[in-house]
Amino acid sequence: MLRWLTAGESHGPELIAVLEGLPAGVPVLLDDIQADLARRKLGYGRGSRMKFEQDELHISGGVIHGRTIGSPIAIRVGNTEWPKWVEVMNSQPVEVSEASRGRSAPLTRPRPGHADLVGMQKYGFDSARPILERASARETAARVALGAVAKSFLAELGIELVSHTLSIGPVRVPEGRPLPTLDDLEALDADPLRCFDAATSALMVAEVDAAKKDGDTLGGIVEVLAYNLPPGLGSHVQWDRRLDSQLAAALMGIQAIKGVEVGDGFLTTTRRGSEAHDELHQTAAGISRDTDRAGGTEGGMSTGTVLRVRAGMKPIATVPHSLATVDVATGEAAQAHHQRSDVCAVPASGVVAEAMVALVLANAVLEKFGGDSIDETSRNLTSYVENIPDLLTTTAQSEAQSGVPAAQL
Ligand SMILES: Cc1cc2nc3c(=O)[nH]c(=O)nc-3n(C[C@H](O)[C@H](O)[C@H](O)COP(=O)(O)O)c2cc1C
Ligand SMILES: C=C(O[C@@H]1CC(C(=O)O)=C[C@@H](OP(=O)(O)O)[C@H]1O)C(=O)O
Repeated sequence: MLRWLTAGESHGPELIAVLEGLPAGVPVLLDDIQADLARRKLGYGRGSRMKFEQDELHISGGVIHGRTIGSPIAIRVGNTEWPKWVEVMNSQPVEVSEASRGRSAPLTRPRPGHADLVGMQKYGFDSARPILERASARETAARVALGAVAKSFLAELGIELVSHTLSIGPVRVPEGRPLPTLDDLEALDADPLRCFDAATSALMVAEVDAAKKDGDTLGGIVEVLAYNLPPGLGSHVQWDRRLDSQLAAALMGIQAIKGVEVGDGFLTTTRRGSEAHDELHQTAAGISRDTDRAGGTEGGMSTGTVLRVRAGMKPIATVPHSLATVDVATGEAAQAHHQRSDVCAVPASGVVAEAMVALVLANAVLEKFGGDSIDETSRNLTSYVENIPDLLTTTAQSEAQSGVPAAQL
C-alpha cells in the first residue's frame, strides 16, 4: 500500500511530504520534480505570489543516486519568502518587531468561501491566520512533488498522464474535440491556460481579463487522462476499493474542487441507455469498445481504455472587490479581508489533479501487482496481462500501448 502525508503552512519555512510504499529502483530526479513544481505555478490569472516566491526542493530520504531504495521518500519544499515571515510564523514564542506588526495583525474579517470562519469556530482562534495558513493551496506544492515521484513509477510501467483545462468560467472547449496525448504535453504547458484548443484558450484569456478588470474571480474544469492502464485496477467488491471512488476522493481533496466526473459524467445521465455505454464487438485483435463514454472504468475497475476524470473548481474565494462579511472582533458588518489573490487558478489545479490521480493509480497498481523492486512490479504486470485468456482480451490494451486514445479511434 502507498501512503502519503504532507505538513507545513503557506508562509512557513517549508512544506514536508512523505511517501511510503514505493518499490526500489524507481528513478527520482530533482529536475523532474522541480519541473512539475514549475508547471504548478503556470497559468494566466495567477497572483503576484507565483512570481516572487520560489520552491527550494530537497530530498531528505528514500532515494540514492537518483533511484528509490524502498524506504519512505521524504521531500522538503522550502519557501524563499520565509525570512519575511520568520517572526509571524515562528514555531516558538518570539518578539514580533515593528516591521512585522502589520503581518501579525489578527485577521478578523473571514472570507466567505474560504476556511476562515468555520476553522476559527472549530479550532478556537480569534484570528483566521492559523486557519488560512494550512487551508491555503500552497500545500499542493508538496502533493505535486509526491505526484512527480508517482508518475515516474507509473512511467516505468508504460503508464502516462496528461492534464488539461476544459473550461474557465462559462468558456468551455466544445464537445467532441480530440483528447490531448503525450505528444501534446509541451504545447499544453506553453498555452496560457493549459488548454488544448487554441481558439477556446484565446476566449479564456479574455474571460480572465474581464474578471480581473471587474475585481472578480473565476473557476473552471480540468481533465486528467491516463494512458496505457491495464484492465482490473481497483475492484467492484467493496465501496472503498472502487478505483472511481478513490479517484473522486483524491480529486475532491484538492482545495476548491467541488465536483468530479468520470468519463462523460453528468452528461451520461441525460442519455438513454442505448447511447450511454461503450458497446463491445469482437475483432481479430480481441474485444473492442468503439467509444469511451465511461472514461475507462466499469464496476470500479480500470477497463484498460484511456482513463478520463474531471474536477470542477469553484471561483477563488478571495474576491478582490471583497465580499460582505462580519468583523468577528466587533460584530459589525465588514468587507472580507483581501491583500492579493489569484483571479483564476484552474490551470494549476490541473497539475495538482494530475498528481493526485498519479498517486491513486500508483497505489492501485501496487495493490494489484505488488513488488519490492520496480522490476518485480513490472514482471507481475506483464505476466497478468499476458495471461488474460484470448477470448477475454480487449483491444484497448493494444490501442493504449500505441498511445492513441480510444476516443480518437
Ligand atoms: C492552485 C490553487 C490556488 C488557489 N489560490 C487561491 C487564492 O489565491 N485565493 C483564495 O482565496 N483561494 C485560493 N484557492 C482555493 C482555496 O485554497 C480554497 O477555496 C480554500 O482552501 C477553502 O477550501 P474549499 O474551497 O475546498 O472549501 C486556490 C486553490 C488552488 C487549488
Ligand atoms: C501560494 C500559493 O497559492 C496561494 C493559495 C491561496 C489559497 O488561499 O489557497 C491563496 C494565495 O496566497 P495569498 O493569500 O498569500 O496571496 C495563493 O497565492 C501556491 O499555490 O503556491
